[in-house]
Amino acid sequence: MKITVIGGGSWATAIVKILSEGNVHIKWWMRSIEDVEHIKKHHHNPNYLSSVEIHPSNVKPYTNLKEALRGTEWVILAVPAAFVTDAVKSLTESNLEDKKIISAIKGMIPENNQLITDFLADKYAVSHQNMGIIAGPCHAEEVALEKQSYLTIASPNIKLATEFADLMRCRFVKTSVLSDIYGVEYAAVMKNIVALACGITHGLGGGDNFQAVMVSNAMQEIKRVVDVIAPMERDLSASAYLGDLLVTAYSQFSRNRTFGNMIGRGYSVQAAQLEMNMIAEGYYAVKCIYEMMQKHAVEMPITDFAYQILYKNASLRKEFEVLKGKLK
Ligand SMILES: NC(=O)C1=CN([C@@H]2O[C@H](COP(=O)(O)OP(=O)(O)OC[C@H]3O[C@@H](n4cnc5c(N)ncnc54)[C@H](OP(=O)(O)O)[C@@H]3O)[C@@H](O)[C@H]2O)C=CC1
Ligand SMILES: O=C(CO)COP(=O)(O)O
Repeated sequence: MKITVIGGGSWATAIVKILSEGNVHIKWWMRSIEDVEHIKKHHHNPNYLSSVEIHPSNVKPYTNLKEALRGTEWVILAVPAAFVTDAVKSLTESNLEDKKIISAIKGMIPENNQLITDFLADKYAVSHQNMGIIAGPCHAEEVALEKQSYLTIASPNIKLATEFADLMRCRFVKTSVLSDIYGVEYAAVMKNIVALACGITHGLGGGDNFQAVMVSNAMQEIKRVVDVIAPMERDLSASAYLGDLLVTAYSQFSRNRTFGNMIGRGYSVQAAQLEMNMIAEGYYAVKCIYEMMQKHAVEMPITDFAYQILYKNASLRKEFEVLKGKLK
């Protein structure tokens, strides 16, 4: 079994570690030739999760994406949404033909507010039946530590989801499947916005009492948004939805919460991005969801709060007061 992993960051590294537990051959694409050389020589990713050992017998790093895709059955996309178009720009439809494509990305393409699966369908004619997503509450850092984790593979094609769930199951990862690909993808985008907003309010002095109310209001906001853009019966208390919201809003490892916390403490967006050295998808997601939802009359106090602060340069204190007034 040959699998291509696209992306050299923390989540791609964690996915390579998980897959390496099984009997698979991984062709791992990243953009930096220096990083590829480092991995070949030292068997570790120099910049992300560098404690993880990369086994040369079943993982081969590449900088040529077409070569990395040659002869593989599965493709996993794991670069932040804002860089996906750039990462795959050398490809044509034929490079992805007959491949099963899994997005591990929890974000939307900022230029056109598009989900990754819709981008793949539009630009590369990939059928939704040949796609899935990796969801669930799971930080790359805990995968590196082999802490017990749970992933959900969502696809309208349950056979494909089940096959991929089998590949991702290992000593420290349990997997399950869902058919609700859109709901899970949008809920993952929304939970990043919420975690970022939780970080901002924490930075502004909000306590645990306030955050608990934020998170429960957030669940209702996520439901309102997802019900409008991807209506169907779903159990939002499943770990792919609620679990991911909780881990991102509360974990010390959350990039979105950390980024928001810096904003709440007075950092500019640019300073927070520089300090982080990792991508907080929620920053882009706030604008995507805010713009997308303009045509729908949906109450979104948490998204509005983050949008006003991040994109309208609004007063942190004033927006915090507005948010306090709106939460129940
Ligand atoms: N980290 C986590 O725990 C989890 C992350 N995710 C999702 O996974 C996705 C990837 O995030 P994550 O791995 O954390 O991100 P990181 O911030 O850890 O890494 C970002 C990666 O993107 C690369 N990159 C930047 N620009 C480009 C470009 N133009 N073309 C190709 N690659 C580029 C960087 O390369 P370079 O180093 O060369 O700059 C780096 O390898 C996100 O959607 C995230 O939400 C999902 C679940 C868990
Ligand atoms: O999706 C994640 C955990 O499930 C990662 O969230 P962060 O990007 O905020 O770290």
